Amino acid sequence: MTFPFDISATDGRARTGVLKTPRGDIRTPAFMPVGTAATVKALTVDQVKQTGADILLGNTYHLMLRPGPERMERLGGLHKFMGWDKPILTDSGGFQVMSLAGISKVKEEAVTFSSHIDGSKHVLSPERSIEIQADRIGADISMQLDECVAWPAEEPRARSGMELSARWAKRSKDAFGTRDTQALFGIQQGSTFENLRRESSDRLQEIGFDGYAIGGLAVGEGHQAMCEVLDYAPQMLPADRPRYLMGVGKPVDLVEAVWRGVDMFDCVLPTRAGRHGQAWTWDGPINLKNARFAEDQDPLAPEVPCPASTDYSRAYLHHLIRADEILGKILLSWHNIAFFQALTAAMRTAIAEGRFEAFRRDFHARHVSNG
Ligand SMILES: Nc1nc2c(CCNCC3CCCC3)c3[nH]c(NCCc4ccccc4)nc3cc2c(=O)[nH]1
Repeated sequence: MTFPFDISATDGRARTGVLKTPRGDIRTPAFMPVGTAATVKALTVDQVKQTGADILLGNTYHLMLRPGPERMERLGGLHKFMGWDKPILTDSGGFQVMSLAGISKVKEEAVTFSSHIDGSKHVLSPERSIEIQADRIGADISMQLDECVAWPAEEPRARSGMELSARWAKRSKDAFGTRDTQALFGIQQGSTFENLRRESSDRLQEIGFDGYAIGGLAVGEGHQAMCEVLDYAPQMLPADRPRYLMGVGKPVDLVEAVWRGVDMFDCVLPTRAGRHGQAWTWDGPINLKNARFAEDQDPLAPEVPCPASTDYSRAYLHHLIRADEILGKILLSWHNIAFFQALTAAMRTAIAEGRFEAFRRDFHARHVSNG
């Protein structure tokens, strides 16, 4: 289903709008917290809701291994299983296979791999991935199966990955068919080669998708090289459909990508780095393990409307992280997700008011120079 995407304002290449789905509206620019194993680690769905998140990510790779696709369906699907009734987007699993599974093989027909949990053998074809995402997990937005080529890549290798992904895009679309309450996004590949990104974009548009992701980035190329690709890649994709930059990123990555026309983001950083003491604030990242916070009675981030950001002292958070207390992981994960939501909300407002350039400049001055 092509969910309505109403862009309410633009400012330069930046856009703000609403992607309307049967399970709820997604305000863009949007940050999507990652719920890998049917949970946003250390948080309840109520805490996630309180941060303002409109949509979560699920993980086909993890869920197909445990609890398994057929059991997930028998349990009523992921929304019911985890008690999240808003939209869920699932990745297709191929990227996670390459980064997490045991022995894996990529062939034209499918990706085969052994589970990192118990070594069992599994097959992920474009068709099987769609079946798991849309029919077993019940994702509102599914992603095509693709091949994300490692960076740096020579052009021939980048081309072969892009062409395989384009063939899998067609198979994914054919397997998905037409559905009136679910959507399918294609994924642009092509590494750092503008001509390959153009070909990928053209092939995806010939097939036609409800939204378009920019894949193959945040794979080690660094912020500068990623921005150089984003100087042209988002604009190759249809302006009237959502553009989703996969796996990104740090706050400064989000600001620079929104400035270049990206609408949706996902990243494990807020929760993963939070569990290790890292917190993002408007004045830049800090790590609560640092001794300088041992007697700092100030709250973490008074401007962020989240109990974790306003109701506890940095000294207490320092203590919890140093003691490896579960509550420390909970509070910092909660704050970081809330900060990313506050950041995207501030960007939506700045774009709507035509002052995104000023927002971007102030953000760099206050957040980046300190970070
Ligand atoms: N299908 C597909 N997925 C990609 C992903 C996974 C996005 N998150 C999925 C969620 C669903 C389940 C888990 C995640 C990516 N993640 C990154 N970088 C993450 C970099 C990073 C790594 C660790 C910490 C922070 C950042 N680049 C990505 C490229 C692709 C891609 O081309 N194709």
